[in-house]
Amino acid sequence: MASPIRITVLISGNGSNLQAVIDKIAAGQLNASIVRVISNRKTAFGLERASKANIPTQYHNLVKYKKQHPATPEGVQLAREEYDAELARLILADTPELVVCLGFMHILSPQFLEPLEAAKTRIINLHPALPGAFNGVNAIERAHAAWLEGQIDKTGVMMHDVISEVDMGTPILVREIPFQKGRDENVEAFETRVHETEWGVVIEGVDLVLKELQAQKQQSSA
Ligand SMILES: Nc1nc2c(c(=O)[nH]1)N[C@@H](CN(C=O)c1ccc(C(=O)N[C@@H](CCC(=O)O)C(=O)O)cc1)CN2
Ligand SMILES: NCC(=O)N[C@@H]1O[C@H](COP(=O)([O-])[O-])[C@@H](O)[C@H]1O
Repeated sequence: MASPIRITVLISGNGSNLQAVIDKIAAGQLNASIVRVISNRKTAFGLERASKANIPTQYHNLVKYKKQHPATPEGVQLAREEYDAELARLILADTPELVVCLGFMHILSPQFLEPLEAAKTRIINLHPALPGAFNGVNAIERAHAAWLEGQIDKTGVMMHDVISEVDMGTPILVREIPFQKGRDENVEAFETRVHETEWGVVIEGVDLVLKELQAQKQQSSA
């Protein structure tokens, strides 16, 4: 088997999708190695999940950068740019081949995207919506509300490449989720169905990218 692809995972919360990836790697069903899990939130349970799996973790704190600048739009922008530049340095120091955003609730600026592109490090993201629909945060709740209004009869989840325009990168894997008849599925029950779908999509999507990266490595070494 080819050497495992080195992955850095970015999170902000529970880490159930991270756990799905950890478990598949441990079962020998994903040819990858998670070199570090980084969160922008100190209390993210995903950090505990990583530690339990003996994966190095890091909390990267935006507040520290905001405190070094005035609380003005310009100051916040500068803080975010410095934060993103340091995040890129932190990640590239581990020489990952792939960065996977799994509930990472921070919009990445060119100060992050450009250094990774220069290093040819791919960035992908899991998003609980169909391409072009419900970009951004709270996508599950927004889709459920749109369904209750009769505006949609399906939603979905996808893995996509990360570009500057949020959630508009090329889809890698898309899985549709139909709403149930009768409009009586509450948002909690629906959200559970979405997460269960995500746990499969994240594995299939990451595996597709791993195979692409392995093929590229073989071509470049041929
Ligand atoms: N430049 C990009 N950055 C990120 C992408 C992307 O496609 N391009 N994907 C996201 C993940 N994401 C949706 O899938 C997402 C995460 C967070 C936000 C957002 O509005 N964040 C706010 C803070 C919100 C909060 O703290 O609750 C912010 O950054 O100011 C939108 C979309 C990862 N980044
Ligand atoms: N816009 C990004 C976004 O909404 N991501 C979503 O955050 C959740 C993370 O769950 P987890 O922490 O249990 O993996 C997932 O539902 C993921 O799709």
